[in-house]
Amino acid sequence: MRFTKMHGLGNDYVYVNCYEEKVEEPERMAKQLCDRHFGIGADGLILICPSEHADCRMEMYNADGSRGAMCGNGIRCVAKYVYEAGLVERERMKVETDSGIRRLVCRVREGRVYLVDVDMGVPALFPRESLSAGGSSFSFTPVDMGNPHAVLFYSDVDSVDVEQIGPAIENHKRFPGRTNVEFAQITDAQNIKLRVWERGSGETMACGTGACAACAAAMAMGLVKRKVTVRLPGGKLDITWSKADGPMILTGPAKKVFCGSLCP
Ligand SMILES: N[C@@H](CCC[C@H](N)C(=O)O)C(=O)O
Repeated sequence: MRFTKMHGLGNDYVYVNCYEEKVEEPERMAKQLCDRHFGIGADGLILICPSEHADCRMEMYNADGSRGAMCGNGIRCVAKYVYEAGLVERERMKVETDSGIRRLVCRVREGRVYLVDVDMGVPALFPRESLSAGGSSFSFTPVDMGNPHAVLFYSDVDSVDVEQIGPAIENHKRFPGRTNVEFAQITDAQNIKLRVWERGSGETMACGTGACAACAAAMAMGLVKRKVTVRLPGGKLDITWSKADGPMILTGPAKKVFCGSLCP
């Protein structure tokens, strides 16, 4: 089976072109391929498939084999892949996900996609809540970006024990389907510093839906303006949400690292 390793700000996935390849048992394959010592090493597995409703379809699995409905960094890489492989010949395209169809615009230089704008849809925000985990109490904003998020605010995210708090909230009984967890620091009215504990993958270098969720929560609380740069360990994403009932636009890079094939 041939694969391509790609990433958006270090949020890395193994991509398989399912126009040509067939992946049996993708949950098991995801666990095996994502292992950073015994496999290729990645945050998840993304299958690029034909679609009856859009230009192509993205099917994503986290590193633990669980299915994710949406991936903001992954979908930009899918757009880059299908454009550069000639599977979709337009810079404007629609990609089907488990949480609906997303519209994307590829920015191209010398035939290569270097930046992608994604219409992430309208964030669904819920009132702030509190929960107790590991003997501490945490306040968070639940946000649905097509996948679930719990956004927490801190004055200094570098000092947060993400490895301990992340899984405690991810697996808390408040979230029967588990959740992604955002640790956000408002730097100023146009900048957020963010770390993300991803459901099924652990702390990642970046999370597109997580960055959008953090912006939605911060914007709704009046902590930042409607156009924000989010700085994550792997780099920065630009996010614009012009009005509360309109779509959020995510802009960021997509990179190919290597192509390979699995040994028989
Ligand atoms: N890295 C992603 C989100 C991947 C899915 C997530 N872990 C989930 O289970 O919902 C992104 O860039 O949005």
